[in-house]
This record gives sequence, structure tokens and C-alpha cells, in this order.
Amino acid sequence: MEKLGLNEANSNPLTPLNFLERTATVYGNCKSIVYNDTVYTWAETQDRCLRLASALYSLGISRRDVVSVLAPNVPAMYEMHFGVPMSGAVLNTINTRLDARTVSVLLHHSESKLIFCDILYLPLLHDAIRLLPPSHKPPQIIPIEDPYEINVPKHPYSLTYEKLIESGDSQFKWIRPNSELDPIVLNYTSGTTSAPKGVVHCHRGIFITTFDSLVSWSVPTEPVYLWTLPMFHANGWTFPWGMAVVGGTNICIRHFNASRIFSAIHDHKVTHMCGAPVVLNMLCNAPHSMRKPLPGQVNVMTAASSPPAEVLKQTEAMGFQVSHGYGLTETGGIVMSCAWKSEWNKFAASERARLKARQGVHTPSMVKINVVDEYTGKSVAKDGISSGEIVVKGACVMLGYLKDEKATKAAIKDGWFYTGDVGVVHPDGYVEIKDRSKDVIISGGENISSVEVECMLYSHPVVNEAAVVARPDKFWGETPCAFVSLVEGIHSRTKPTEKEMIDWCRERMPHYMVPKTVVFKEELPKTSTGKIQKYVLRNLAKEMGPPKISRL
Ligand SMILES: Nc1ncnc2c1ncn2[C@@H]1O[C@H](COP(=O)(O)OP(=O)(O)OP(=O)(O)O)[C@@H](O)[C@H]1O
Repeated sequence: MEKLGLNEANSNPLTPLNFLERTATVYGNCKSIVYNDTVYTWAETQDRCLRLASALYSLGISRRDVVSVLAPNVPAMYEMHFGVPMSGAVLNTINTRLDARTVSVLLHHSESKLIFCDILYLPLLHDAIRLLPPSHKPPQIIPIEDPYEINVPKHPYSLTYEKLIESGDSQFKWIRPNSELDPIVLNYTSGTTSAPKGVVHCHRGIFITTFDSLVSWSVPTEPVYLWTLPMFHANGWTFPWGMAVVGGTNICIRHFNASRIFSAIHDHKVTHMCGAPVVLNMLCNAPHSMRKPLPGQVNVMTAASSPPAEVLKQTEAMGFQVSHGYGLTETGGIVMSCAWKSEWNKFAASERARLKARQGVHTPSMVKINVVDEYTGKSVAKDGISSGEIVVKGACVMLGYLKDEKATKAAIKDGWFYTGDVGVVHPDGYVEIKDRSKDVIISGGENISSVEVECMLYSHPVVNEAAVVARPDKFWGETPCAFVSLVEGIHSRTKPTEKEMIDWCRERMPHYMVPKTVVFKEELPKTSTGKIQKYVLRNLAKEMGPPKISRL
């Protein structure tokens, strides 16, 4: 037995790029991408991705060069998840909602050689390029035109995305990774807690995360998948590659709101979609006139922030089948999910939602997840009360942060990746996130989970969104300060006052956890993936300074 092991037949590097050829064979005539009136089949998608890879290769792009893309969920964005790494390059998707300064910082940091840019984002890109240091050679720009966007300003570029594809060779022998540890993507984190960090994942990691996500969500073959989650955010949690595995149809939409989501679900008979809890909230608060009956079972994977149990309950009441996952840019996709047991179906809706709001257990391919005490480093008790930092290990963890050895070493140590999230383990082994370590509020020496206070605020009938952060306090050190937006159409006479919101919490939770300040806002600041930017609110609360009188 000792002499047996890796050989030439069993040691080919794992890569998600391999999925495409098989899918084109099995589902060649089936729809791969639908965008307005544009429809591609899987045979065409394979053809276009190979052309893209060959054209990039002809332009001089070679192994490990970074190729960026600044685009919403249009077909080109999907194709680049295959075509760019098939040229040997590393795909870097950039968030379209960033400002020019940040885009410039990312382009400089990534040393991107070439950037594909959606026609509507060219002004943003041009501003970003102008901000690059004079010594930085700007990347080549290739615009992605859109036949459905008329009235767009003329651009000076002769080579466009479609012309590049036309010039490519569909028989191109794509550049396979030399090792499965070769980089495939460079993704910058959302910047919820700090400046974005450049996360590098390898072919093996993405291959495994893709399968893990499909299995954890029980995705069948030939689903109809609606792209509400931006592909630029952590590669849409690996589902561009996942849809190729199962021969799904990708319904691409440039912008979305509740009305467009309901229409797309209805028109295309959507079976699957992903969305942060903010998207679920948007669907729940949509006026009845906007809603259309669901054509069949619509499965929703939610992740990115804690889904309040109330929001889960309301979403399921509309007929959606919600699954709850957890992951970070650093883990490529979902690494923990609230694995559902049929025995839980017998519970009432609110109990089911309470169970589902927990982040759960590690996905099958991950080795282990643990919750460790900050001071002793030991596993916390499985009592649903003792909290600690969530640490994970398994193939989904990133190679590291680009050009940031210090941050990599701080995040990956003793064989674990430290997530920066604080959680508890329930007696049944399911993990529940209580906060991000930076968001925990320490009031009079007691740790307060902002998530728990937010859940209580969400249970108020007129609350649309809620975020709780620390406000400095001379007596308590910090106290919870709630920022709240109200559901649309609330009459000024029925708007709750600050005192009423505080009383609502006071009647239902321990008094030390009750917000001492409630600020009403039209809308709360969010990242591109719909996460509330707590650091912005934290700064606002800091600027307010401590209250004159510390409330008990
Ligand atoms: N199901 C979930 N429940 C609660 N929080 C979640 C869930 N899924 C993801 N998260 C949160 O999202 C974080 C990962 O987000 P992401 O990688 O997009 O960047 P970010 O951490 O928001 O940005 P930055 O690292 O730049 O501050 C996790 O650490 C966790 O706090």
C-alpha cells in the first residue's frame, strides 16, 4: 500500500474551470444566461468563454496577471468567471458602488493589467485612473457595451468586450493551473469594519467551496437562478461556477428592487436566488400591489449578516423556502449553514424561524468549526450563553491577504482561521453569531450583543431596519445606541417616539441591553451587499458624545 498514491491519472489539479466542458456536453442546448432579450445556451457560453480566454492570451495576459472587472450582474460578468482564469489570469471583481478613490486604491494594490468596465461605470473608472500615482502604469481598459442601455455617452475605445470575444478562438486550449494551489481570484472584503483587504483564493479552494455550497443548499440539476446577489461580492458566493455544475439558467438583471425581483421570479419561473437579509426585508416590506404569486417553490439562500428571526418568518410566510448560510470573503463562500432537520417542521413558524436564524454547523467539506474563549483559547461550553470567537479550518480558507503578511498571520494562526465573529454554541452543537468582535457593546462591564438588541427592534411592527452600536457614556463606558428606519407609508401621527421604542425593548429584554438612545433615519448606510455599515453609525454615535445624564 505504501507505494500507492498520487499518479498521473489521479493528480490533476482541481479547478472549477473544468465544469464548463461537461456542462456544454450535457446541457449544450439549454439556456445558460438570460438577460433581457439576450439568451445564450451552455454551448454558446463555453464557446464565448474560450474565445475570451484566447483573446486575453493574445493580448499578452499571462499566468498570475490580475484582470479586473467593474460591472453589475450582466452576462459578461458571468463569462469572466471562466474566461479570465482560463487565460491563466487571476480574476478581480470590483464593487461598482465604491467611490473613485477606493477603486483607484484597489487597482494600485492589485497591479491590475487590464480592466473590463461596464459602459455605465466608465466615468467612475476614469476618475479612479486619474487618482493613480503618476508612477503607476494604468491598466488597459476594455468597455463592456450594453445594447439595452441607450443614451450612454460615446467612449474612445476601439476594442470592446464583444469585439474581443469575436477575435478569440473557440478551440483555444485553455491554460490549466500548474498546481491546484495556483491563485484564481482576488477579492476585496466589503469594508464593513475596516479598509478592504485583498483575499486570494486558489483553484482547489474555489472548487471545493462550489461543491460544498451546492450540497449544503441541496441544489438540484437545471435550476433557474436569479442573480440578485452581486457577482462582484465574493464571486456571488461561488454560484457562477455552481450554476455550471448543475446546468442552471442564470437570470441576469442589472438593477433590482422588490418589484423587479417579483416580476423576474414570475416571468422566468425562478427556483433559486441568494440575497442578504436586507433583500428578504425588501421583499417582506414590498406593498401587496407589487407582489406576484410565486410560480412554484422559490429557494432563497441568505447570508452576509444575521437574518432577524422575524424577517425569516415573514419571508417564509410569503412562500419562500429560506436556507441560512454563513461565510466570509476569506472563506470563498458558505462554510457554515443552518442544516435543517425534518423533525423541526412540526414546530410553529416562530420557533422554526428562531432555529433557522442560527448560523448552524460547518458545511460538509470543512474540517471543523470551533468557538474559542478570547482569553483561554479553549472551546466555550455548549450552553448557548458562553461566547467566544468563531474559528474555522478547511480547504475553503483563503491562501492569504495579498501583500499583507502581517494581516494574514493575524488571521491564520495555530491551524485556524480567526473570523472576528463572536458566537455561542447551543447544546445541540449549532453555532449562533452574537456579534462581530468590533460590534460588541461593553456597558458597565457587561457584553451586549448588538444582534440581539436589533432582533428585538425588528419585532416592532413599524421598524424597517435597525442597527445598534456603542455610544460613549461617562458612567457606563458605552451604551447601546439604536439607528432605526421605519417602514414606508407610516403616518407622522403613528410614528413611534424615541421613548416608545425604548419602552418596547424595556418590556421585553434585560434592562442593561435596552438602547439608551434611538435615532430615526430615512435609510441606514449600507455596503454593496446590503450590510449596514456599522462603523459609519459608530462614528455618528461617537460624534454625539456621551449623553449629559447617564440613563439607568
Ligand atoms: N449568516 C450570517 N450571519 C451573521 N453574520 C454573517 C453571516 N454571513 C456573513 N456574516 C458576516 O459577514 C462577514 C463577512 O463579510 P465580508 O467578507 O463580506 O466582508 P466584511 O467582513 O463585511 O468586510 P471587512 O472585513 O472589510 O470589514 C462575517 O465575518 C460575518 O460578520
